[in-house]
Amino acid sequence: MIGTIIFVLILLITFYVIRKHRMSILKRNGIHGPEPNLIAGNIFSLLKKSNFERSQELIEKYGKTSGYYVGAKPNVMTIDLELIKRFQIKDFDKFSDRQTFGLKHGIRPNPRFSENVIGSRGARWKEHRTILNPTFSAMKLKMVTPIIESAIDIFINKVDKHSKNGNEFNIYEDFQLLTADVISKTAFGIDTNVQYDPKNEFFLAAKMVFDTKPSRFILLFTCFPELDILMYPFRRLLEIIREARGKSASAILSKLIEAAIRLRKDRPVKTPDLLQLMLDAQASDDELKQKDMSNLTIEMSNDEMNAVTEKNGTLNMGEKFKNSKSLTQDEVIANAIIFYEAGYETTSTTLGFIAHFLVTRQDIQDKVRQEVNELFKREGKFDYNTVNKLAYMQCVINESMRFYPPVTNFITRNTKEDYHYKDMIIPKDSTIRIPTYQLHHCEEYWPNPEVFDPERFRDKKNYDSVAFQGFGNGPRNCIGMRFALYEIKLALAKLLFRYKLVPGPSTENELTIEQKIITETPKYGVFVKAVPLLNNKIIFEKA
Ligand code: HEM
Repeated sequence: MIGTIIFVLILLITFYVIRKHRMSILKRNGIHGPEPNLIAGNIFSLLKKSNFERSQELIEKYGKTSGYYVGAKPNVMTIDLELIKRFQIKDFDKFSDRQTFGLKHGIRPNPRFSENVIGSRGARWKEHRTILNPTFSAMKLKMVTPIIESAIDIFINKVDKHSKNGNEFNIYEDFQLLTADVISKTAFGIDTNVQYDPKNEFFLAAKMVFDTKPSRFILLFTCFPELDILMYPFRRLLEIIREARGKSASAILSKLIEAAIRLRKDRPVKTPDLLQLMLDAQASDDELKQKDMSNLTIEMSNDEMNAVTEKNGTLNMGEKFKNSKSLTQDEVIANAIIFYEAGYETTSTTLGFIAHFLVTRQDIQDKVRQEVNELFKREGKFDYNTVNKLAYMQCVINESMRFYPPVTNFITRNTKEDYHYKDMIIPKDSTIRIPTYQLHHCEEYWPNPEVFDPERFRDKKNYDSVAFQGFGNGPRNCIGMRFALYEIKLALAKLLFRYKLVPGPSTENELTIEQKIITETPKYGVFVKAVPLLNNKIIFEKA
C-alpha cells in the first residue's frame, strides 16, 4: 500500500516538474503573457473571450509580441512587422507548416479529410500547392468566366426582384448564396441550385464549419498531446459518432464531391475546373526531385508573386511543376471540401462588408460606379481582363478588408526549430499567429485607422504591404486570392452598373460584428435597397 502511494507521489511530482518546465518555456525565452494553468494552459481564459477581445488584451498588456498556451502548446502572437516578414517570407522554410495541435489528424480526426493543402506539412504541402496553383492562374480564371457570370446573372435577377418590390433586403444573404453557387459550379462543375434553394444540404454544411465552436471536451485533448497515441482511438470514435449524426460538414460535403467524381467517370467530356485538374494530376517523382519548388517561392511576397503571375499568366512554380505528383482520391476529396468551405464564406463576407461601406458612404459608391461606367464605355464588357483595370475599386476592396478583415484568426505558422529574434527565442514546435484585426488597426502602420479611406491604398509607397494581411502573405498565402478578387470585382461591377444601393430602415451605420472562430461577419446582415439605374440597364442588356 505504502509502495503504491510512494509510486503515485513520484509520478505526480515528476508530472509537476516536467509540466512546470514546459509551461514556462515562453517566459524563459523572453516572451511574456498570462500565467498558464499547468493542465490546460490558457484554454479556459481564451474560451471566455472572443478572438478580438483576447488579442486586444494581450497587445495592451504585453506589447507587439506575446505568448500563451493552447493546452500544452506554446503560442506566440505578434504584430511586429519585422518578425512577420521573417516568418512569412524571408525564413519561410523554418515556418512552412500551419498551426498543429500535436494531435494525429488534427482536432477532427478523420484521416480521409486531414490531408489537404491547409493541413498538409513540409514536402507534401509543397506538392499540394504545386498541383493546385495552376488552377488559379489567369488563364484558368478566364476559362471559368462564363460559369461565374451565369451565377452572377442569377444574383442580379434576384436583386432585380428586390428592387421591383421596393423593399430593403439583406444583401449579405444573397452574396452567401452567390459565392456558394460560384464555388460549386467552378470547382466541381455541379449546379446545386443553391441561389434558389438556401436550404441546400451542402450549403448548410459549409455554413456549419464557420459557425461551430470546438467543444471544450475536444480542446482538452490538446492538453496532453503526448498521450495522443492512447487517446486517438477514442477521439476517432467520437468523430465517427459526429459523422453518423450528420454533424460533420466534411462528411456531408464529401458526398457532393464523390457524386461529382462519379459523374466525370461516366461523362468523358472534360471541364476546365479544379476537380478535373486534381483528377488529372499524374505522378512524376523525378520532376520534383530535380528541382525543389521552394527555391522558387521562398522570399516572394504577395506583390512579387502577383507580378510574376501577371507577367506569365500563371505562377512560375505552378507552371514549372504542375502535375509533378499525384493526389490520392481521398486527397482530391479533402482538397475539394476545403475549397468549398474556404471559397464561399470568406468571399461573401468580403462582399457584405464592401456593400456596407458603399451604402453608408454614397460618395465612395458614386466614385466606384463612375469608374465602372467609364470602363464599360471604353471596353464594352466586364471580364477578367477588363475588371482587373478597376484601380479605385481595388482600393475600396483593400480598405474594406483592412477595416473588417473577414479572416481574423487563421494566419498561423509552426516553428520547425528554435528561432532567435531580438532578445527572444521562439521555441521549436510552437505556433506563431497574426491577430489580423489588430494589425490592420495599428496606428503605427495605418494612420487614423478608424477612418475608412480607400485613398490610403492608391500608392504602394504609403504603406508597408506586410501590414495588410487580408489574404495572408508569402508562399503560404491564400491560394484563392485571385479567384476571390475576380469574383468580387465582377459581381460589384455588374451590380453597381445597374443599381444604386441606398440605405433602408434596417441599415446599420455602424455594423454589428459577430466574432467567429476564425472569421468575423456582419451579425445582423447588411440591409440595402436597390434603385435601378435605367440607362445603364438598357445599355447593358443590349451589349
Ligand atoms: C475574399 C476571400 C478570401 C479571403 C479573405 C481569404 C483569406 C485567407 C487567408 C487570410 C488565408 C491564410 C493565409 C496565410 O496564412 O498567409 C487563406 C488561406 C487559404 N485560402 Fe483563402 N481567402 C479567401 C478566398 C479563398 C478562396 C476563394 C479559396 C479557394 C477557392 C481559398 C482557399 C484558401 C486555401 C486553400 C488556403 C490555405 C493555403 C495553404 O495553406 O497553402 N480562399 N485565405
